[in-house]
Amino acid sequence: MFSLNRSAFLNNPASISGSFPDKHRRILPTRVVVAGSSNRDKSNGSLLMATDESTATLKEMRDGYAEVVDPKSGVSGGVQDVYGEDTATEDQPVTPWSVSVASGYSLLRDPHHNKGLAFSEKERNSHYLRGLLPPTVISQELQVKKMLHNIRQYQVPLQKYMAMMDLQERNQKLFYKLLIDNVEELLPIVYTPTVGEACQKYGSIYSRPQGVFISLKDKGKVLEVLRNWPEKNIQVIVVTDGERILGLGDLGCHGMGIPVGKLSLYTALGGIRPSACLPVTIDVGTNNEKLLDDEFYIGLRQKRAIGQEYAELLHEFMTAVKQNYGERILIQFEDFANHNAFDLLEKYGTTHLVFNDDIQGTASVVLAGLISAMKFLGGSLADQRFLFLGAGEAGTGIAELIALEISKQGLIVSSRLESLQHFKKPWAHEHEPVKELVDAVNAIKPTILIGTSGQGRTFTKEVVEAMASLNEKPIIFSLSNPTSQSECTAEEAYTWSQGRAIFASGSPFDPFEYGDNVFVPGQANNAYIFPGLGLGLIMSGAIRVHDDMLLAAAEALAGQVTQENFDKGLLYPPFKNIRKISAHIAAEVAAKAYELGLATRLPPPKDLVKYAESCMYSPAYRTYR
Ligand SMILES: NC(=O)C1=CN([C@@H]2O[C@H](COP(=O)(O)OP(=O)(O)OC[C@H]3O[C@@H](n4cnc5c(N)ncnc54)[C@H](OP(=O)(O)O)[C@@H]3O)[C@@H](O)[C@H]2O)C=CC1
Ligand SMILES: CC(=O)C(=O)O
Ligand SMILES: [Mg+2]
Repeated sequence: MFSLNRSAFLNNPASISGSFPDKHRRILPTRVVVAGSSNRDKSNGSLLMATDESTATLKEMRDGYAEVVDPKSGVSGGVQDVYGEDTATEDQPVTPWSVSVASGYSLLRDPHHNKGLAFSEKERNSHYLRGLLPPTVISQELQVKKMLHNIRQYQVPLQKYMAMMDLQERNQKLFYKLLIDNVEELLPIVYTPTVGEACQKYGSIYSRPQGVFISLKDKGKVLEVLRNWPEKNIQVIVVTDGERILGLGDLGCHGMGIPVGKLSLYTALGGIRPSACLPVTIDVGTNNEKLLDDEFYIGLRQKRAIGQEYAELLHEFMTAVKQNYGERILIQFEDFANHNAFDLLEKYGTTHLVFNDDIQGTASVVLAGLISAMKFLGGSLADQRFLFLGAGEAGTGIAELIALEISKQGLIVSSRLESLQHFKKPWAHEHEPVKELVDAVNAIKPTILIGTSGQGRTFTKEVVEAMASLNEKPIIFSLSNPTSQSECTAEEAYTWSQGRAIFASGSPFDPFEYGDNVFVPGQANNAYIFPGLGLGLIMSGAIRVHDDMLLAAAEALAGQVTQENFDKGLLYPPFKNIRKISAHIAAEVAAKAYELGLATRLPPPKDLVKYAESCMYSPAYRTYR
């Protein structure tokens, strides 16, 4: 296998246009066309490559495979393997390109191409692997079985997490195959709740860079920092500043576990290529005294920068991202504290392709659950009464999207109006102040109770019983993460409502047996939405995120819920079908982008679901000839 040495290109892009030597004809396109300076930033080394037939254009040449792109529309036709027999040899530098061959020991150390014991006899011969591997050749399926067996041996979830991270850094395809094939078992490991503990201990378990850290020390050099990341063709960035990590508070630089986890899901659940995903943590300090005193803390040891200093670093980052990766780079804001989250979204929502997962992704997933609840229970959203515990990003984001759907108002007491943060004000209501949640439930008589407070066990027995006395089928969402912060457990919801609650939670709970029934609690987590939303945005070349896309994503998700799911107590389809679900979400989001004139990849593909599926990354090994 090979990678193109881009130094010549970087030095003098205009000079590079010519043919590869004959011996590479089978493995490389014959004509190299440097992307026009008008539509590509030369400095990141991006290039277009035309195939022999000139019917399609190979772009984003990287480590042995390339994306096939229709030259007229710019629409991607998926990733194509460009390995060939000739790559098996140690090539000499070729002018103007040089081809370096990853083989032998370095091939086994390269997580993108390593196949471990799955290298065939032929590959072992041609890639200098003889003696570096024991004689047995096994299939990827057997490797998955073995890894799963090993992971199941660990009793402690954090150990399972570390084993997964280790695998990701050793053999990327095996990591994704394992995760995709066993998503229900492993999601709680690479994602909530275990990722929360991993962030709390990130300094201790940190071994290798999984993303880019941008700290106050990098002010003025953010673009350079981004260029240090080895992958150039980034399509999605998940960025945090670590100030509100799940419901665990300010974890500073240790928040990196969150973008890493979210992007693993972009690939496993939404099919975005791993090399197109970039986790970023912006380190402006932390106000977490415990971390500042922790000898294993890996971030800046200072209080958080605020005001202009904060805004300037963020602005430099946002500008550099667009400069480096172009107009259509998707940026997902994740786990920022609410005093920055809403402002950042407002500031960059009109200039960048951005969304805030906690505000918008969560809103979309909850709306989907409510739409499916209405579908199976009867009634309309407009007839419901909603009570939220927690009027922050998730709570007000959900309220806003529901309101968009039904044009209804929220439930904050307006006597506090003066002192309220701006994002809470639209939801202020005329009402006597109430101290206890149970009193609010009895006074407001909600049909739907939504917990987004980040405070564990706040839906007490009294609260759930009050909901159950008011409603035949009380709908209760305990959205706060991780499990320790969930407003109530599945067991509590079902027991205290005598098996009548329709319950969903942000972090997973096991099925619960109550009386003659086994209830399977749904997981109301934005992980259902952002991978499909992101795929839809990317495949349509969207330039902005629009609220209608979030509504479309919610409808698409709700459309995947069956009567059979609901009969088990589920408001969401099982995660095991998530790639199919994501394809449907992506298709609806892309359709909306085309409808709104926000899509740039034209003309639109005829069958958007099929197209979404065809764009998805496959974790199956390639044959290296
Ligand atoms: N399931 C999912 O997909 C998602 C779950 N979440 C989870 O939701 C939780 C909240 O996240 P987010 O909204 O972003 O965080 P925010 O900090 O923006 O919001 C939390 C809100 O809860 C309020 N609050 C805290 N304690 C109480 C209490 N005892 N009674 C009433 N209100 C209270 C806070 O009030 P004040 O403003 O006064 O501090 C704040 O407004 C987290 O645990 C997070 O993990 C978030 C996103 C997605
Ligand atoms: C799920 C998620 O985004 C959160 O808890 O913050
Ligand atoms: Mg989040």
